[in-house]
Amino acid sequence: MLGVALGLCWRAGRARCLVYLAITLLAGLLPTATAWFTKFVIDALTAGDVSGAVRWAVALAAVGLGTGFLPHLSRFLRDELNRRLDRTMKDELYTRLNRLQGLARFEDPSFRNDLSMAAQASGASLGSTTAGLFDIARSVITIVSLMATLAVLSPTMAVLVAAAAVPALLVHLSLTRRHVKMLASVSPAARREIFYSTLISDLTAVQETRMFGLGGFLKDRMLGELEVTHRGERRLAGREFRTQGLLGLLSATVAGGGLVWAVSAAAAGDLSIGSVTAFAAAVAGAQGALVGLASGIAAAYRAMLLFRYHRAIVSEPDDLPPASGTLAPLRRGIELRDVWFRYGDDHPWVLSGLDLTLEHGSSVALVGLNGAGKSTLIKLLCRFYDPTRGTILWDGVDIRSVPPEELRRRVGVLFQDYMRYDLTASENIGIGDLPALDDRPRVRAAARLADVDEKLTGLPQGYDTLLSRIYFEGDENDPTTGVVLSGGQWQRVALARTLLRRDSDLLILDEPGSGLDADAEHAIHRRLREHRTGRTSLLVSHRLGVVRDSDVIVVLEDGRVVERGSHEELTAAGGQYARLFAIQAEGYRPAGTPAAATAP
Ligand SMILES: Nc1ncnc2c1ncn2[C@@H]1O[C@H](COP(=O)(O)OP(=O)(O)OP(=O)(O)O)[C@@H](O)[C@H]1O
Repeated sequence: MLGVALGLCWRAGRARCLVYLAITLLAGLLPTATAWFTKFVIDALTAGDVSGAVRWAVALAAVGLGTGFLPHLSRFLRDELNRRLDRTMKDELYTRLNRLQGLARFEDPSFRNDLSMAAQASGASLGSTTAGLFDIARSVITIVSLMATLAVLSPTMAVLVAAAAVPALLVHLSLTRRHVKMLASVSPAARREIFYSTLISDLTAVQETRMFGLGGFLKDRMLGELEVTHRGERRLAGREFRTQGLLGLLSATVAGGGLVWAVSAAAAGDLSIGSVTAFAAAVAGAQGALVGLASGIAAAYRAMLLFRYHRAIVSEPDDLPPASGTLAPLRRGIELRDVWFRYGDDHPWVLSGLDLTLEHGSSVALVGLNGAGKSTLIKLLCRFYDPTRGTILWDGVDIRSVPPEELRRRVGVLFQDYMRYDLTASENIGIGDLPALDDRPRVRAAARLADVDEKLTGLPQGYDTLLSRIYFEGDENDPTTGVVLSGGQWQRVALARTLLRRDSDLLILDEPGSGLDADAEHAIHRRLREHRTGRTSLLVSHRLGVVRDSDVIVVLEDGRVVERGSHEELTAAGGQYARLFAIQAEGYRPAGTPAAATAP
């Protein structure tokens, strides 16, 4: 683990690492040089050797220059190294996260906890490993040289100073381990605190939280979670105060006793005045260096404990097994064969033995009550999860045998809970197919299909208008810099993003018209009908009026297909679909009109 961390630092900046190490080692010798040169100056002065005293004073001044300058240079190099390390680690972390193609990991609370701990093991934190290790190296050099000085002057004192340092070191390590444990234990509370505080200020949430008067309630909950974190920190701080206070007293006692001994020895003529000065400097320097050593080891240890979370995330295997096959354009169709699925071993079955074929070129509509498993089925088709049992075949090829990216390249999907990106109108559509990001004619063609081109063209800066008033990329006082779209307009933008991939082999639309007014819904569905003709598509909608034109309508209930056929066949069969259709038609029928005369 330490080797991996050092390797990362090395990769982040080799030259800086080496210069930082050299300066650190040099700085380690300065306290000893100061102690000895001070002794030489005083001894020379006491002996009346003026030129010798001046020579040593010049040397002492040079050491002083180093002592004044090197720490700043060292800090400068350390901070730059930390920045580079931060970038290297974030690159590694987010590259790994991007490679996780399934959704299960992101839904796993323990993974999310590890992730929030890994975020704390950023460059600055891991930098403490290197900084800590360099500090250790510097402290060791200082300690060894000062201890040698002390041993020459008083071997007993050298042993006492070293003995007082051992408990300090052990205490630092134990406190550090507790600190990281505490961080891990309060991590869920810290995440919930962020959740509550976001609800108070997040634009999409404030409307509802204000309407329900949730401000005080959310703030109390947020402070409650903060208190959990504070309680953990307070407990640790109390322990730190007690143990470190005691250790401080112990080292002060050793230093004070030593000084009394040195002065008595000097009075008895056993030590020169210069030696007393050197002794005092050596004791103080050695104790300071030992404290530095202990905190350097503690910092490195803490960073290593946090770094473990970073390693855990970056070495986390995907929940989808790796595959390397390729997928040809769809020719025959997609078959779901005896598909069983549940979100976890302790969850109920959502799909239970589902058999369904989406014939190539046919438009299929999926209907069913809330919770029937329609969105889950879509997630399986996009391979966000693999079936617990059974297979999904693409022209006979099990989709588990191809990488998810390969499959997703061929599928266009509009999710029920689509994203609203704080980007420009053009980017909001263009990211549906990155190579087309700057292809304005293609972006506009998709917008026309989704019936939103006119709206976007009319925006203050046309397609370059930011669809957000949260971030500004220009004059923040200019009201035309960003706009807010309505729900239905957003839905059309999301639809345009999906339709940008005109050549997708499978088009999936999950409630594409839920936010549209009647006119818009009618117009869009007419266009979608044209667009879906001859293409393989799957439409999920609760509005049975828009699914009736599909080639095949499939009714899902209790995780399996219970009805299948055209609108006419299903209404004639008098089953679940006919019942739902009749209920909706009833809502549209003016009082006194016969049921057959209207449609939802
Ligand atoms: N990520 C998840 N983890 C655990 N259970 C889930 C998850 N997503 C959905 N479920 C459960 O799976 C079942 C089917 O949900 P799904 O969203 O597929 O239904 P749906 O048919 O799309 O419903 P609706 O018409 O309301 O959109 C529900 O009981 C739901 O609670």
